[in-house]
Amino acid sequence: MSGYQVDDATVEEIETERATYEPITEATRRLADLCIRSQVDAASTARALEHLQAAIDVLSQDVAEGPYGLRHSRQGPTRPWGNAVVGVRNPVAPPLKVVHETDHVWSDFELSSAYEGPPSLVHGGVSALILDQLLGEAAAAAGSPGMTGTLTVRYRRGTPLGALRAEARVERTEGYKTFAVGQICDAEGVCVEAEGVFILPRWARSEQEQPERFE
Ligand SMILES: CCCCC/C=C\C/C=C\C/C=C\C/C=C\CCCC(=O)SCCNC(=O)CCNC(=O)[C@H](O)C(C)(C)COP(=O)(O)OP(=O)(O)OC[C@H]1O[C@@H](n2cnc3c(N)ncnc32)[C@H](O)[C@@H]1OP(=O)(O)O
Repeated sequence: MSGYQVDDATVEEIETERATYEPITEATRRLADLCIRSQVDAASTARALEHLQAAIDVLSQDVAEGPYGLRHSRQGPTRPWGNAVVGVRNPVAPPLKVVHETDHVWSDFELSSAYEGPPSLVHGGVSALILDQLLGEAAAAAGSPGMTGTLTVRYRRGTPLGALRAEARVERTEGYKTFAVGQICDAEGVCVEAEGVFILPRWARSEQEQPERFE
């Protein structure tokens, strides 16, 4: 399947790519928040727009075809850098840095005003997005990666914007199906819970011997 690439990028090349693009990603995230909260006048937004157009013109000079995909290096870390939750080159991603422990994965992260649903609260779709990723990473980290077949989300109380923690773990595996559970918490406790079934698709079953490729 296209989108999964194996390459020989060295650790140094990967770090160079990160150092080249991560700063514009972070600046663009900041920009999203400012689009929502800035109170400058029309002349100032017009001036800002001119600068943005200049930046767009520079970045447009050389653009890859299609999305980033999942790039796995034989020599360095895997780069899911366009990913909507963890992509270090994706300003739409919060992004989360996910820590893989022996029996679970977790992430401490901050959600800005760009993720608002109900006033001051996280949009429910964003919570589902984050839990989909965390549960999927728990499945992959346990050696049984898969596509989300079914994700069930229970919103127990409003999730405030700001500092949050997400956690997930595998509950059990049945053949090609992995059942994972997880939650998002604020300082007061659990806000959202999820359970999901992650299924190794038919097209990938011959790859099952090398699950590390997908972690
Ligand atoms: C080796 C790599 C494989 C690819 C792994 C993919 C991603 C992993 C990559 C990196 C891992 C790192 C981190 C992961 C991070 C985030 C995860 C985010 C994941 C997503 O954001 S992903 C996007 C949303 N996701 C889709 O876009 C799926 C579209 N869909 C399909 O691609 C197929 O529909 C599929 C594959 C779901 C099943 O198709 P299939 O043909 O392979 O399955 P098959 O018929 O053989 O069924 C086998 C058994 O699963 C049961 N079953 C079938 N469908 C079910 C369902 N929906 N719910 C519950 N159970 C279901 C059957 O009932 C049977 O159960 P039983 O064996 O007990 O009878």
